[in-house]
Amino acid sequence: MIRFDNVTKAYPGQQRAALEAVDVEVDKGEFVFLVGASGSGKSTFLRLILREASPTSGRVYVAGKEINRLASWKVPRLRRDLGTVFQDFRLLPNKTVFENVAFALQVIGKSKSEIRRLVPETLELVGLENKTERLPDELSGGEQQRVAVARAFVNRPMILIADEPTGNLDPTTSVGIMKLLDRINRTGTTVLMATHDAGIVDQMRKRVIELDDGKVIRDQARGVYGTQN
Ligand SMILES: Nc1ncnc2c1ncn2[C@@H]1O[C@H](COP(=O)(O)OP(=O)(O)OP(=O)(O)O)[C@@H](O)[C@H]1O
Repeated sequence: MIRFDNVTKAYPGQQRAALEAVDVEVDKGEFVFLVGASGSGKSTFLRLILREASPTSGRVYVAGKEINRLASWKVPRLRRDLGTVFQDFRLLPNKTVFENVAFALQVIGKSKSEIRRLVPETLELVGLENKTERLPDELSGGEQQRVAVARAFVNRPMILIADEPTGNLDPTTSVGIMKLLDRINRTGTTVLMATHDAGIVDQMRKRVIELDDGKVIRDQARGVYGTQN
């Protein structure tokens, strides 16, 4: 589903590469935590998958395609297969919960009838069926993140990418979000999550890939956050 083949990414003007000679393969349906100190390259890893950055050398494959060889007009199609969730929720402040989720479908040209079917179904999945008419600032942080998860998943992407999705949430709320990501993973969606949250990684016992200074230093099935953290 995702493959990094000897990938190095050096940002212009930076002495050290953000990622160096990374070889990683993630199969369909896996749940993977990406861990490592601040600046170790986690966000860069995720940005390469989204084609928000391109490798300096090496190849990145998503769903069987080498994504840096895709014509730019095909990039929106690629991104439809990738749902994204971020630490800071990134909801549209003037749209309701329903509209925020519906918007993700409108921009890819889904019909009104599909939107009317898919949005309530997905809001129910995340437990927000009673808050569909609220605005984001009328919701708790955990609820806002649930909206963001619903928006990322409403189109049933093959891969869900989450960059520190629990970074702004308290531990109890974080557990709720993780249950949701776990449920989404059980539908067959591949989940890749960058995190600093040791408690969650230790609790979930999923595959853990650890980066240090841009290099993969650990790739462990049913792993823990780390020994020295
Ligand atoms: N757009 C950019 N231009 C130049 N350097 C960058 C850019 N983005 C990241 N870097 C550098 O690349 C390295 C890896 O950064 P990255 O954001 O991937 O790390 P991270 O593990 O996600 O960190 P954090 O946990 O703090 O989010 C860092 O040294 C960072 O300063």
